Amino acid sequence: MTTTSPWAEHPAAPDPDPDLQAAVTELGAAVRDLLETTVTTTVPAGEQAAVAAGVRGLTARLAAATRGRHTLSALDDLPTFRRTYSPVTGVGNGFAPPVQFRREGDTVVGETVLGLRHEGPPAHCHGGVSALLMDQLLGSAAFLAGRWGMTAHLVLTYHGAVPLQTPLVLTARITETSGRKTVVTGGIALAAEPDRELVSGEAVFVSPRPELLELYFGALTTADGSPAPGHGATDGTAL
Ligand SMILES: CCCCC/C=C\C/C=C\C/C=C\C/C=C\CCCC(=O)SCCNC(=O)CCNC(=O)[C@H](O)C(C)(C)COP(=O)(O)OP(=O)(O)OC[C@H]1O[C@@H](n2cnc3c(N)ncnc32)[C@H](O)[C@@H]1OP(=O)(O)O
Repeated sequence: MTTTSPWAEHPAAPDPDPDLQAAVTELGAAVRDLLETTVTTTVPAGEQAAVAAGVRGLTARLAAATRGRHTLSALDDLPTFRRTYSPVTGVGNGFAPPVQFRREGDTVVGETVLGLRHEGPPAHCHGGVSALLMDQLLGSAAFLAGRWGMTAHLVLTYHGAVPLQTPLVLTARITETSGRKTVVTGGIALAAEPDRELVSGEAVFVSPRPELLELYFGALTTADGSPAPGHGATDGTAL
């Protein structure tokens, strides 16, 4: 597997400001608890209305300074896959479980527990949330193997309903690489029964040709306004 990198020409990003990292992680955790509790609370209407007013006040404080969609957060670093606000892995995103993926040999593994904010059928995970997890899982397997791409194709089979509030294990491995294309398979299972996949799937990740990279990410900057690393990517590989 090649080690050519779209990001090889760029110096490693400095370590994130530890105070900012800690505060964002704590805010993400607090909002995660808030989101989960908003969908489970049974307090009376008046109390919910009062809390809503308080939350709007807090939102106004955060809105005093925000970034646009073409600016990475100060905590993010594309070459090292640090994505603070990912809806799957982001510690700063209250919707995210969050799940962290790691390499174990030729497999990528993550564990998580989903909440009622991820509910589809009562007491079970929404099928679209399973797809979200699978996309990130399979994409992470490609990335952690030194290949980067956007999801071109994703096929899932739902063998069994995924229960909420129950430890889950997610695993994936690469089955094929060619040119800019990476094929990955994987699944979601109960941690207690890791060999019985409740969801299985396969995805094709394609590293976009230069014209598409420019179209999608040409305006992207780091938090300090510098062009984001990766603009020279041409060959579909990373790291
Ligand atoms: C500053 C720049 C860097 C910015 C980087 C940004 C972030 C990076 C950080 C982390 C990301 C890493 C991992 C993330 C993990 C998971 C997150 C989930 C990922 C997503 O959430 S992502 C959003 C959803 N995703 C899209 O929004 C894509 C829309 N789509 C397109 O933008 C194009 O469609 C594209 C780019 C996919 C391909 O376009 P293209 O023109 O570059 O490719 P082209 O046609 O030349 O094909 C080349 C070879 O791929 C084969 N191929 C193509 N399509 C195929 C298909 N569908 N099935 C099977 N094979 C396919 C061909 O057959 C040929 O194969 P062969 O060479 O063998 O002939």
